[in-house]
Amino acid sequence: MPSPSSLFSAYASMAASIMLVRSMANDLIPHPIRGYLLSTLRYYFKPRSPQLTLVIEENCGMSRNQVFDAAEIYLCTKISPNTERLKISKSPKEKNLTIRLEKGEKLVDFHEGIELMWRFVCAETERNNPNDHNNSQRSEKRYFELTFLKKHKDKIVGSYIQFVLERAKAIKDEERVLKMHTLNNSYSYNGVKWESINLEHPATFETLAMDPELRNAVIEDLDRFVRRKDFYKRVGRAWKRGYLLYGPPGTGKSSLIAAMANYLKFDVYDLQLANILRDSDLRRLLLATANRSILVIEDIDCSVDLPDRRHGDGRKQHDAQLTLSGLLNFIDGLWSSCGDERIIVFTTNHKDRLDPALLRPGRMDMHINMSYCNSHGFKQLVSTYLDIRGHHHLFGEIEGLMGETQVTPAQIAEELMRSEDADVALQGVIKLLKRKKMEGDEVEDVADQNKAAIQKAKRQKLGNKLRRSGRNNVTKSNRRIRKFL
Ligand SMILES: Nc1ncnc2c1ncn2[C@@H]1O[C@H](COP(=O)(O)OP(=O)(O)OP(=O)(O)O)[C@@H](O)[C@H]1O
Ligand SMILES: [Mg+2]
Repeated sequence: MPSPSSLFSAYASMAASIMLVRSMANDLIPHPIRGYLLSTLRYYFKPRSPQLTLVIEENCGMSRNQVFDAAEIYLCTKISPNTERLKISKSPKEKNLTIRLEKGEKLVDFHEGIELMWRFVCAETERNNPNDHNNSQRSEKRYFELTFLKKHKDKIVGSYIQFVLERAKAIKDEERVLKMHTLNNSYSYNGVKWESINLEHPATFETLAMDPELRNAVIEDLDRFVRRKDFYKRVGRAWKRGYLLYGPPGTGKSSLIAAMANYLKFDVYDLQLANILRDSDLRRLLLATANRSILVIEDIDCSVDLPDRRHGDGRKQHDAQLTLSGLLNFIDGLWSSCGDERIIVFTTNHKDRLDPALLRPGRMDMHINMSYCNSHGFKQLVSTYLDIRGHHHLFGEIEGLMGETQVTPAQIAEELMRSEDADVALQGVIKLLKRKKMEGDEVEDVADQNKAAIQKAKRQKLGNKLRRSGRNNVTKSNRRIRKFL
C-alpha cells in the first residue's frame, strides 16, 4: 500500500501542475484546448487504487462459470454475524436447506493472512428488442466481486481460487443426495429405462462387520483409485476399477456396496440382467450411466445366459443373445472409455461357479471375500446395535459357540435387533447359535448316513459286477475295487 507521505506528495505535485497550467492557460491557451489539457493532467496525476477487484460472472458464454458456482457454495460457510440478508431454499430432492447470499451482501474472508472482500451483485440490465423498439427485455446479471490488495494478485488467482473450487466440491459431495438407479419393469417400445430413487442405505464402513485389515485395504484401494486420475491417463487405461464380492447370503455384500457408495458419494446403478433382453438395450443402458458411479451386477453366477433370453420369447429373434463375454467386452471397451471414475461391482454366492472370463487378471481388480461372522465381526455388530464397546458377561459363551458353528452377520444382526435390553438380545444370539449347532450336527449326521448309504449301494453294485464277470483273476482296477470293498 502506498504510504500516506507518498500520496501527499503526489497530490501536491498534481495540484501545483494544475495551478500552473491554469495560470498559463488563462492568458495564452484558447478555452477548449485548456479544458482538454486539464483533464489529461488530472487523469495522469490521479492517485491509483492499491486494490484489485476480480469480477466473477455467473456464466462464461453458454456455459456456467465454475468459479461462480463454487463461490456461491463456499461463501455459505463464511456467513458472519454481520451478514444481514440470506436466501434460503430446499427442493424436494435435497436433504438439507440451501443457504445463499442475498444481493448486495458483503463478506470478509482471510487466506494466508490476506484479507479478501467478497460482494454479491445483482445488476438489472435492459436489452432492447431489435424487432420492437418499444419493447425491451429486462434481465438480471449476477456476479461476485472479490477485492484485495493488488500485490497479492498471484497468490489469490493462483492458490485461493483453487482452494475455493476444492472446498466447494467437498461441500457439494457432503450434501449430495445419492441416487440408486434401477431398471423399470415395463418393457416399452423403446426398451427398459433407468429409474432413480434416493439411496438412503445407512451402511458405512464403520457399521460393517468385516475383517479390519480387509476393510482398510478396500478403503485404501478406493482412495487410491479416486486420486489417480493422472496415473490412469498416463498409462493409457480407462479410469475404472472392478470389485468382485463373494460369500454366502447375508454376509454383507450388498451392504458393502452401499458403504462404498456412501464413502465415495457415488450413485449406484443396479443392472438386473434378467430384465434385459437385447444386446442393444444393454449398450444403451450402460452408455446412459453417469460418471462417478458404481455399476452393480448382483448374483452374476445366476443372472446371465438365461434360457428365456436365449429363445427371445417371440421378441426380435435375430438380436444377439446376452452373454457374459459380450457384457464384459463392452464394459472393458466402449463403456469404460467414454466415462470417468467408474466402478463396477459383481457379487456372487459361488465364486467357484463363475465363468473364468470374469476372473481373468485385470477384470476384477480386487476379490473381496465376505464371510461368516467371527468374534471380531460379532463385537462390531454389538457395538453398532447395542452400543456396547467393552466386555459383556455373555461374550465368552457366544464366542465359544461361534467357533463351533457358522452364522452370518445378517442372522446375528436380526437377533440383536429383537430387544433393546442387551442381556435379552445376547441370550437370543446364544439360542440361535445353539440351534444352528444342533442343526449342523443333524445335517452332519444326515450327510454321514447318506454317504454310508451311497457307499453301500456302490459296494453292492461292484460286488454284483465282479460276481457276473466270474473271474478269479482280478484285474488291476478290480484290485482297487476289492480294496474299497
Ligand atoms: N457384514 C455385515 N455387517 C453388518 N451388517 C450386516 C453384514 N452382513 C449382513 N448384515 C445385515 O444383514 C442384512 C443383509 O445383508 P446383505 O444384503 O448385505 O447381505 P448379502 O451378502 O448381500 O446377501 P445376498 O448374498 O443374499 O445378497 C443387511 O441389511 C445388514 O443389516
Ligand atoms: Mg446382496
